[in-house]
Amino acid sequence: MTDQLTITRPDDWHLHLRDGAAMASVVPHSAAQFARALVMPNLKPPVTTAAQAAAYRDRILAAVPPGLSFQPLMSLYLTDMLPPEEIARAREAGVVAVKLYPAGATTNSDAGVTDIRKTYKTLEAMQRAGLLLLVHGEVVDPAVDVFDREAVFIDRHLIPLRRDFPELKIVVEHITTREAAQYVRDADAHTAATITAHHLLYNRNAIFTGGIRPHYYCLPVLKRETHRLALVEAATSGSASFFLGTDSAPHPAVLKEHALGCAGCYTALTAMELYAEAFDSAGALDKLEGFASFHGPDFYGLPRNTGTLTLEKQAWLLPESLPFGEAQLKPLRGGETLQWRLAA
Ligand SMILES: NC(=O)N[C@@H](CC(=O)O)C(=O)O
Ligand SMILES: [Zn+2]
Ligand SMILES: [Zn+2]
Repeated sequence: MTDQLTITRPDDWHLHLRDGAAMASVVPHSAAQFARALVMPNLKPPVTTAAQAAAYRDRILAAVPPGLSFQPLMSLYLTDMLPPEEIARAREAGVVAVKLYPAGATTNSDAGVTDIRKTYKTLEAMQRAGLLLLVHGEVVDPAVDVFDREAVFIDRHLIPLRRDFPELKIVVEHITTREAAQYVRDADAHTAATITAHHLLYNRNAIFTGGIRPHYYCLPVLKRETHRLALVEAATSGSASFFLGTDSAPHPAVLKEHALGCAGCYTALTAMELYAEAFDSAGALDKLEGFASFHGPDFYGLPRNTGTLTLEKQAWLLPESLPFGEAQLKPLRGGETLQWRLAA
């Protein structure tokens, strides 16, 4: 039995850090786990200019504890009105990607895209400049069942987008279905997907076990077991099209334990422990390094990290609650035992 695993230092290709005091509470967690993270732009108001992205990066860097190296990679928030000229400025400022949220699909997506055709000039500029398009792939059509929104997005929007921009690199973020895993597996080398730890570990029963459990509620929502198994197969397949993105999405506990609870699971504190558990359960610990440390930078055209991270198989109790600015944050699995732990 493997009880220790050393891999090249990993990166998180999908992370929410928020801002202000809340951000300062969570940045150290990611910096302890990952060398780099692709930071999502869904602040209030969203990060829509190169200058805002650069200023946000500086605020994140100021929250990195001394002695840790952590590089935030920045993204812009796509709106119907993001001017194509901003793409060149974004590239100059070191922004690597632009995020497409269908308006109304998820947390802080009100300013998102109402009709993808309105963004075509900007997508053309991105294709020319080599910026990646990151997609929250769910339709917002209220007639579509919440569990089908990802699969329908692929047919209605992703397939046409892929056809119209063959050279644009697209990451389908936080995939949750067999349909998405198959689509990405069969797509060409310009298409990839991130997979979260919670979608590898849980199916939708987790939201309803013994009562409603808001800390398991995220978007896209957890799906049935067949989909979880398809995601595990994709993540552990060794395919370079799948890589690590936690979608760690902190919200104050009071706003999740609420009549209108926020979507998002907080996993950054124990991200690699959770992924190790998922890969271990699948008997695929040997595939974790490619997924966590190689496929992401290779797809983004960035160098792989140097340095290593070591995980040990050792049971420990995760605290139930953490400080989050002035509020409290309940990490996924808080108050429960984890099987893996980062080596000191
Ligand atoms: N995943 C989530 O449930 N929530 C994310 C937004 C997102 O990634 O869709 C958030 O910002 O809270
Ligand atoms: Zn999303
Ligand atoms: Zn997200």
